[in-house]
Amino acid sequence: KRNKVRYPPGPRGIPILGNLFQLDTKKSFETFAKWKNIYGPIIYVNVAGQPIVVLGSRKVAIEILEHRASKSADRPRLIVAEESTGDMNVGFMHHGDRWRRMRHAADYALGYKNSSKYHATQAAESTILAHGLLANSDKWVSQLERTTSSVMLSMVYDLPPILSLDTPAVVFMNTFIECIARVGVPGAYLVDSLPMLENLPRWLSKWKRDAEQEFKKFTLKFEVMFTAIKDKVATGHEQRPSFCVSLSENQSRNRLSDRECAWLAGTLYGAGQETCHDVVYLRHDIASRSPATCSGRIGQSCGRSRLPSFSDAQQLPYIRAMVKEILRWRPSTPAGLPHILSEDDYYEGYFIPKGTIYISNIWSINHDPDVWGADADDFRPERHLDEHGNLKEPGSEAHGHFAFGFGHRICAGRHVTNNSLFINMATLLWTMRLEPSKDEHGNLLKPDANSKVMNGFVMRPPPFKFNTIPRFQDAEALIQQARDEVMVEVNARPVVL
Ligand code: HEM
Repeated sequence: KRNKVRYPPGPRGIPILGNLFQLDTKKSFETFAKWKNIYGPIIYVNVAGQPIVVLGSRKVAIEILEHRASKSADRPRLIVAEESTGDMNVGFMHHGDRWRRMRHAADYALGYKNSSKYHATQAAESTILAHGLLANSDKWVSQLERTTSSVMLSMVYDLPPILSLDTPAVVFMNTFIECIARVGVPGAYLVDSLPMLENLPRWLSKWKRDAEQEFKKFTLKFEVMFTAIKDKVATGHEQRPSFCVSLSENQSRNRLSDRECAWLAGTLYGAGQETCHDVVYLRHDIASRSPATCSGRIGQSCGRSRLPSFSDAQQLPYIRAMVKEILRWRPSTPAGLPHILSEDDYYEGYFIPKGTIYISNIWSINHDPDVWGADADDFRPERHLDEHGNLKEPGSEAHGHFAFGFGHRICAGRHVTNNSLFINMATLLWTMRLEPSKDEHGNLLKPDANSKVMNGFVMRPPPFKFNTIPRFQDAEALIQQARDEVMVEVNARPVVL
């Protein structure tokens, strides 16, 4: 008895299957948040023999995923996902040499300094978005989908803004995202739960034949897309900044093959497209509830004769605080991405066996009243500002939330995400007021801030209706003019894919 291993506390399970039936697979973060109130910030769960430890406070997540990153930075193996991507999806792959080389290349191209290279692309997209929403707020869902796809294609492949979701490049990339969403769900395939099935011959394993086909299809297209840019860089053709240009210029230094570069670019599109998309949904939810505060401040900074730009960022701490608060209040991946422990460990006297899956419950961490106070569940951008209205910003890495995850696997796109959200939000709020629609009795149809819809591991708010109203008399004409200027450039650059 004295030598009995002490695991972290957690709910009692049933023999063999453990806590399998107590987990809500769709909104696991809510179940984990409830359990945190009972068992504390570190919880042990057993799902049919697979140990899982849920990290529910900033302290434990940082101590385990950051201070002990060398042993907690691996990802659980998903066999079908591995086969479908040739083990080249940087977000899923083993924490080994290939991950290091790919991650280094991504960090360089998307780092704090280089993220400013995409400002022009992001500003052009925000103009098209604001113009579209002002003209037709009914179609906001598809407009936001178009924007997020377009900005990712421009950043990764230097494509001009995409005007329709039917553009072949978007349709193709979306098939990739669908594939990842299908194969990336733990337990979706029997072979992921029973790895011995991996050894069955190919003719008996449909999943294997399908995965091979997916891999071939995506590799072919990703390689064409990457080498088109690489060839231009090699022949000295003038290139606007893009992720693929950075990969081409630094390819030998990063020790990446053409195929690895091609897959890194493709998977980056996938990683960014889905998550960013969800935050822009939320932005409207919020903007519709606090328009006066935000728009007034933008008006003071930019006046009425020009659209906001990135150079206004220092004068717009409130908008930057809104970006932080959106990501804190409604993190788009509320249960993070799983890490796996690569050797036995002890934490505060608890034994954590090798092979344990770590889940950082970003939802609980971002809503922790011990950190954010009793109003942690409220949307309040002011919490990120000091008494002079300046952003509390101890360093570029301090986000004021944990929506981007932890340690070595922290989101590679965090800086470009912050920039995109800033310019989109500033441009929309400068141009228009967003107001909830009314029902047939004239009552306001306010969005339900507490309703959450899950799409795989990504959270989305349910769609809602709103109206857009120009914020001042000339706003409509000015955004039209700005959009026309962007379109001149768009029309001059053919979509080559
Ligand atoms: C609102 C937007 C976004 C959110 C909330 C978000 C959140 C996250 C989270 C929670 C992780 C997992 C971190 C961990 O394992 O602890 C992650 C990983 C990742 N994100 Fe993002 N992300 C966003 C946008 C983007 C964008 C725009 C890009 C690309 C430009 C991107 C690229 C990646 C990549 C490549 C990884 C995998 C990193 C690795 O495993 O080494 N993300 N993201």
